[in-house]
Amino acid sequence: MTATEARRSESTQAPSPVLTFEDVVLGFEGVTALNDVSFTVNPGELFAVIGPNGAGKTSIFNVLSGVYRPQRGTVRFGGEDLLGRRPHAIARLGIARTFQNIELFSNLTVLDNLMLGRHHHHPYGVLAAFAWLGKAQRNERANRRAVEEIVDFLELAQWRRLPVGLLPYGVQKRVELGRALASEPKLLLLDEPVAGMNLEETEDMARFILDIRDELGLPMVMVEHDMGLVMDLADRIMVIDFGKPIRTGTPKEVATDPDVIRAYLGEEHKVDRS
Ligand SMILES: Nc1ncnc2c1ncn2[C@@H]1O[C@H](COP(=O)(O)OP(=O)(O)OP(=O)(O)O)[C@@H](O)[C@H]1O
Repeated sequence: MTATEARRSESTQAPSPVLTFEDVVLGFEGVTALNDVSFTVNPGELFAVIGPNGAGKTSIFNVLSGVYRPQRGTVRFGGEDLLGRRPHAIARLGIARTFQNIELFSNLTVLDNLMLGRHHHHPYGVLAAFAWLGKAQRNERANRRAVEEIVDFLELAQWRRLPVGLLPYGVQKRVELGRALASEPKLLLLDEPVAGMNLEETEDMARFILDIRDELGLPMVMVEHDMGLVMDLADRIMVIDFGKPIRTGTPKEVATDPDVIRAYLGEEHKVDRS
C-alpha cells in the first residue's frame, strides 16, 4: 500500500464514537423500558431516536443523564463509564440536556438564565466572588462574553434583558437550548426540541440545531416525534418500539425499511427520499 493509499484508508476508517450505549436493559416492576438497546454516536453526529409513545426514548435520556440506573449494559462517554454516576457528575463530564417541558427560571432574564448554565465555570471561592476580586472578576467577564456569544448565535439579542416567562414559547425553548450550550458541553441531548411549536418556530429551531452541528461540530442525540424534522436533520436514526431497536441507519435506510414501516411509520411514509 502506498502512503497515499494508507492515508485514504485511515481517513475512511470509522471514527471512534463519543458515546457507546451497549446492551442496556432497564426494567421497572413489570415493565421492560429498554430491552438490549445498543447504539453509538460518532463525533459531530446528529443521532435521532424515534418511536411511538412509551417506546423507551425518554428512558434512554434518563440513563444517559444518570437519572435511571439500568440493570444491565454499559454506557461509555469519552472513555468514561457513565453508569453509577450521579446527574451532576455526568453534567460535569460534558453532557448537557434540554427537556420536553421547559425548565428555566421564568422570573429571570434570558442573560441570567444563560449565566446559570455556566455555573460550573465559576471555579473560584465564595469569598472571592463576594469581594469581586481578581480571578472572580476575570471569570465573571469571561462568562458574560461566552453568554453574549450564545445570544448572538441563537439570535436572542432582542430579548436578552427580558424575563424568560414573558417570551413566546419558541423563544423560551431556544433559551433552554442556549442554557445547555452555555455549559460548553461535549454532547448535547435534545428531548423533543420542537414539541408544541408552530411551523415557523420549528423551522427556526431546525436551523439552530443544524448550526450547532455544522458550526460548533457538537454531537447530539435527539428524541423527537416530528418525523419530518428527524428525517431532514438526522445523520442516523434509531427506531425503537417496546424498548427494542427495530432499525438503526440513515434516514433513507430507516424510511425504506419494511419492519419500520410496518411497526411505526405507516404506509403514508413509504416515500422515496432519494
Ligand atoms: N419511572 C418509571 N416507573 C415505571 N415505569 C416507567 C418509568 N419510566 C418509564 N417507564 C415505562 O417505561 C416505558 C418506556 O417509557 P419512556 O418514557 O421511556 O417512553 P417514551 O418513548 O419516552 O414515551 P413518550 O414518547 O410518551 O415520551 C413505558 O412503558 C413507561 O411507562
